[in-house]
Amino acid sequence: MASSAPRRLRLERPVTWLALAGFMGTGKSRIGWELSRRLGLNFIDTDRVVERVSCMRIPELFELYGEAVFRDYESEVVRRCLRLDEAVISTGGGTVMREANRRMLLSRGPVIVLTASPETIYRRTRRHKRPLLEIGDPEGRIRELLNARQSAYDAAASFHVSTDGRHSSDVVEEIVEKLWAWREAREAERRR
Ligand SMILES: Nc1ncnc2c1ncn2[C@@H]1O[C@H](COP(=O)(O)OP(=O)(O)OP(=O)(O)O)[C@@H](O)[C@H]1O
Ligand SMILES: O=C(O)C1=C[C@@H](O)[C@@H](O)[C@H](O)C1
Ligand SMILES: [Mg+2]
Repeated sequence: MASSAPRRLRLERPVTWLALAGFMGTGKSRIGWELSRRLGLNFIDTDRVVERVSCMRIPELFELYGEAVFRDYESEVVRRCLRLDEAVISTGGGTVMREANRRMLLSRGPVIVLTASPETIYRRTRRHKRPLLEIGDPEGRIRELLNARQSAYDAAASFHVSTDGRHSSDVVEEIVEKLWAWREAREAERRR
């Protein structure tokens, strides 16, 4: 059956800069990497940049200096990401909790908030160390943190995309379609 979506060459790009946000384990790093390949853009993962500039792994940074120091590194990395062009930026799970970070990211381009259920998040995060989930009841903690953070994720979102029970390539294609719609809406707004 013919698709109703406009025909576009695969090498056309709706944007040359975008950020992914959302809770731990929603897929920001994995989807970000695949999306960067799909759009022919560079890929930056702010968690990895914090690790590189601090010369520490994130759990070590939390343990030795505390979360506040990690957050300051993170904000500085976000600020530097604004200078980049041709980039997909995957943020950390708590990056958009700071209003200043939300404002910086949204001033530069679209911010796509990825979502997943607490069960999926638990399944995806249990094998890798995340300092904020290193407690007796990680699934309960995930629910609490999701509730506490929901309004900040909503405030950061140009739009949301669910990654629950979906193949990553399917998520990437939905993001690309929504980016075209986001761009067209913005251009229409400017013409008004
Ligand atoms: N759509 C998907 N389907 C199946 N597995 C996925 C999907 N997206 C991500 N994953 C897997 O879930 C795990 C966590 O994903 P990822 O590291 O991308 O999450 P994240 O949002 O970057 O988390 P964090 O905020 O902690 O950095 C990885 O093993 C990844 O391969
Ligand atoms: O949700 C969070 O606050 C975090 C998510 C990870 O991406 C890392 O940035 C770190 O473990 C903190
Ligand atoms: Mg990540």
